[in-house]
Amino acid sequence: MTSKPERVVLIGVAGDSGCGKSTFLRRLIDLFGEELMTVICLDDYHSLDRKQRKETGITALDPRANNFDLMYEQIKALKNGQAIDKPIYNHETGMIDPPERIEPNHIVVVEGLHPLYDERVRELIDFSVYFDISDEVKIAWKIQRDMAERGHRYEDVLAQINSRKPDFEKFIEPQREFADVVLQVLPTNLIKNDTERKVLRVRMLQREGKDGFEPTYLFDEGSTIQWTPCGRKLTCSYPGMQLYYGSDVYYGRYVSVLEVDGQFDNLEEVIYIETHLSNTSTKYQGEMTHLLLQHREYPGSNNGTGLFQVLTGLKMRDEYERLTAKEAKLAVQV
Ligand SMILES: Nc1ncnc2c1ncn2[C@@H]1O[C@H](COP(=O)(O)OP(=O)(O)OP(=O)(O)O)[C@@H](O)[C@H]1O
Ligand SMILES: O=C(CO)[C@H](O)[C@H](O)COP(=O)(O)O
Repeated sequence: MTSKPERVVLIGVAGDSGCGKSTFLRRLIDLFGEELMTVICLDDYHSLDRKQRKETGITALDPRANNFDLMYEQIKALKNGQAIDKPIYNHETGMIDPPERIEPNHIVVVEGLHPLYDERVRELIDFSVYFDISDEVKIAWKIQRDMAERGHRYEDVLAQINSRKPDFEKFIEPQREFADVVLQVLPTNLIKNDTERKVLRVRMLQREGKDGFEPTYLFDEGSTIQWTPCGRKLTCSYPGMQLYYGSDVYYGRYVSVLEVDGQFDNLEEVIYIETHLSNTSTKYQGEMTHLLLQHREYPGSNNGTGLFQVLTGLKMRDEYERLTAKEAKLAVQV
């Protein structure tokens, strides 16, 4: 860490395992730099180790397997600029290791299964995102990773997903109600009965009315727009690309919705889309495209997942700058 933070900004990144949280965190590091940002993985607050969970039949998704009191106390302490001794959950052994000292940092990211579950923790978070990956896509991603990289069998991956489902629906999914941004990843509408899940429909739901958060819009704020950008300025091969912008009601609150269905053939051409978006929180025209191009190897860089992850990161940077500027102004006044 470089300097003692005047104001710790707390970012929440929520979602199931294998939903793209780590990829998103790498994109956040591009924006904030490693020095300014500390990531707390909430798996470290598992109160039951792997053996205890197996014996009791309680999954890691179940709140009973997690110590929310300690999570709250420690996150509150970090936000107040105090160091903590955070427990460590060891994914290799399945056991809880001796704690490690964590110093407060300018940006503290709390990521994992439950950042928005406990009301006390939720209240501390300044900006949050929930990764809402549809079952079809989740299965395709998990199978691709766990079979290719971890040597698991197809049936085992599927069985694992299905066994988590009841607790996922009970304890993880409901958190999306509280997120400032929800990134939904769905099968494409452009191919009938698509089973490959390579082409995706990605929606970014942005909460309306949050202090300081100005949702990004396409063409004309508040309107409803369906746009096919393929043509002279955007190369699209089959099955093409569709963009949508409009508003909706989500868990009883207004949200602005941006949607990209399809994939980019040529990532440099994303600049064409970027020039038609407003309130992107970029510092210069083309920054979004530049950030995407910087890591074209990250999964999803050629579709809406990458684009909206970058946009969400930019919104978090904006919130960080807004909150720290406010703090600096208050410090000058006293
Ligand atoms: N946008 C994407 N497009 C295609 N595949 C993706 C995308 N995001 C993630 N994946 C796939 O899912 C896997 C998991 O992604 P990632 O490690 O970012 O998720 P995670 O939520 O951090 O998972 P975990 O909690 O299990 O570590 C990746 O290795 C990749 O195979
Ligand atoms: O959903 C998870 C969060 O990453 C893990 O399944 C949970 O943390 C338990 O880990 P492990 O399977 O290594 O015991």
